[in-house]
Amino acid sequence: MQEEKQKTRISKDSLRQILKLYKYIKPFQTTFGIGLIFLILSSLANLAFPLLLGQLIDRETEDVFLDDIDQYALLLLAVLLAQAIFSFMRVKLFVNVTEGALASLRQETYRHLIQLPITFFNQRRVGELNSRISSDITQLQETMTTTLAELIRQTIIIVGGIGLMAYTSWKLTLFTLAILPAMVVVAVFFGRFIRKYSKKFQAEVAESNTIVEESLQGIYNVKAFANEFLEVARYSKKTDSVAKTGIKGGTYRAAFSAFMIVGVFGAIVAVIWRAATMIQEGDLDNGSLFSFILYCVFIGGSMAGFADVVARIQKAIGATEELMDILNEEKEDLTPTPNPITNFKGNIHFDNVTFAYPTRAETNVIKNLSLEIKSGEQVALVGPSGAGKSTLVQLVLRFFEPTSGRLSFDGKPATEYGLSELRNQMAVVPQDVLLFGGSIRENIAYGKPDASESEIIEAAKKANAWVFISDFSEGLDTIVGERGVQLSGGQRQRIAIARAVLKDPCILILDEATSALDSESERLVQDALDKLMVGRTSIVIAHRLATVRSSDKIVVIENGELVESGTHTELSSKEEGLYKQLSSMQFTD
Ligand SMILES: Nc1ncnc2c1ncn2[C@@H]1O[C@H](COP(=O)(O)OP(=O)(O)OP(=O)(O)O)[C@@H](O)[C@H]1O
Repeated sequence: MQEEKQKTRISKDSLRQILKLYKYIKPFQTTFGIGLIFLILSSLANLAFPLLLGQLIDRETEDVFLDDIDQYALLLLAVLLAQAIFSFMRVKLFVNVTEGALASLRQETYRHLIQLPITFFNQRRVGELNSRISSDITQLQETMTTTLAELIRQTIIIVGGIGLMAYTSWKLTLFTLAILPAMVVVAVFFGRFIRKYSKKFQAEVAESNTIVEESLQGIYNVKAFANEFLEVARYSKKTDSVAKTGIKGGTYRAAFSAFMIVGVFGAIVAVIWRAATMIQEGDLDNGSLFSFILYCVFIGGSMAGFADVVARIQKAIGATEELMDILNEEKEDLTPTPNPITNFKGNIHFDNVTFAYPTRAETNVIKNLSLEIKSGEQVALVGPSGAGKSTLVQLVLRFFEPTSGRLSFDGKPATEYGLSELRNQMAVVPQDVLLFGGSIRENIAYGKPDASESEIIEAAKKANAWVFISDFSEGLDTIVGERGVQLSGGQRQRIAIARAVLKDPCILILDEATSALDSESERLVQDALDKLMVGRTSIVIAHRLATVRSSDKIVVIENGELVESGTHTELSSKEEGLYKQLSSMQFTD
């Protein structure tokens, strides 16, 4: 049902989508225009051949404009040469336009993608998005450099060819055209089928790429669970299905080509039969027939190729639609506000906040929660797994907006601040630190891209990271490996702390690592964190209650609700309290 609906609406929509691509070609429209002229010229030169050859043969009988065989040969050679030059120029100019246009399309897609809200990324897989930027754009590249030119060239040859055929003999042309429409109907019918398969094929290829990407990204998990062969089986199943779809689509394309061949050659046989009759009756001469047959071959060839061109363009439309899906997604509003934040204190106030993730709108994950975190206060969030601690932090970062209730900073509603400006006042030290593939220096400077060498070293020292960095022979220039694999968990954590030190935020969000570090490493990390928290509003998602005893306030969350809050001493004295229960469980473990 869904599919049918998409199909009927697709032509209008897809045209509109393709037109949106014009925006990227616009800056190069002069080059594109000149390229088009060369394309038209080379196609016209192509069409001149049959005409000249026909005249060469009929030189004796017809009134032709040259009377010497050698002159005709020279003229044909000149046309050939001109065609070669036109083709060269056309390809060169089209490639220039395409590369320029695609670079800006790539940039805009990425720029848009990275500004989309977290909700979007919760719903899409990274592999799929990656494939949008790589394979869909490559698809467009082929279309814009060759397919589009082919389409125009073949259209000129078909239309111009028919015109010249009519000039040679309109009677024979009418006869030929009588056979054509039947072929066109079948061609359109087939074209639809091919399109369906190419879209399905593309989607399946993207899914199979996702398997490779996800399993390689999570290679530790794959190996630790000894699931190599499970992944192989998963990938094989998907690629087998890709092959099946490809083969099915290929069969349709093959059938299409076969049909076109029978159609075209059948038509030529019929035309020759008709022409022979006309020659017998004195209605046609040999040279004209020669030109006519050549036009038929040209047009037939173009028509046969036309199906393939149309199929390729349909593929490109599929790719464009997928890309436009991303470009049509609404971005986060990252434009700076007219009143930049000054003198931010870092007071946070949740006022009766209720929240459900957009992907699971029916389940409230935070329920009527009110919480006041004062500037400079250290607050620990504790509670059972799935209680909503990370969700609260994501609300503070404004990755999501409350469904109802209000979040405010320094007494002003969160929505009145610019998103980037607000987030610039915060730093996060996550549980699972993800480093970028570059050097330690780049990774620390991520907190402040314009930081000087001495600021970076200072931050590393404060984060207790300088101890191990200075031990590496390359120092700050040590490459951390993709996603930081060449560093230990504790080292990665300290680099993340150095990043936060450099950013010097007002609000600090710490997601305590659950993975146990060895005690020396843990001491260094904890010590760095303790220093970092001084003088800032800090929210710690605490998994080990031992680390939060000294917090100004411990907030206990259960099932999305705030059930208790107070200092360690206060909460420990509540015999029936959840905190008391949780801590007795941890300490008897
Ligand atoms: N992106 C999401 N979309 C939909 N539901 C989510 C999403 N993230 C978390 N949830 C759900 O929200 C609830 C709260 O999750 P949250 O991650 O905030 O808990 P938590 O207290 O931080 O747990 P943990 O201590 O295990 O990290 C859970 O039931 C979880 O399944």
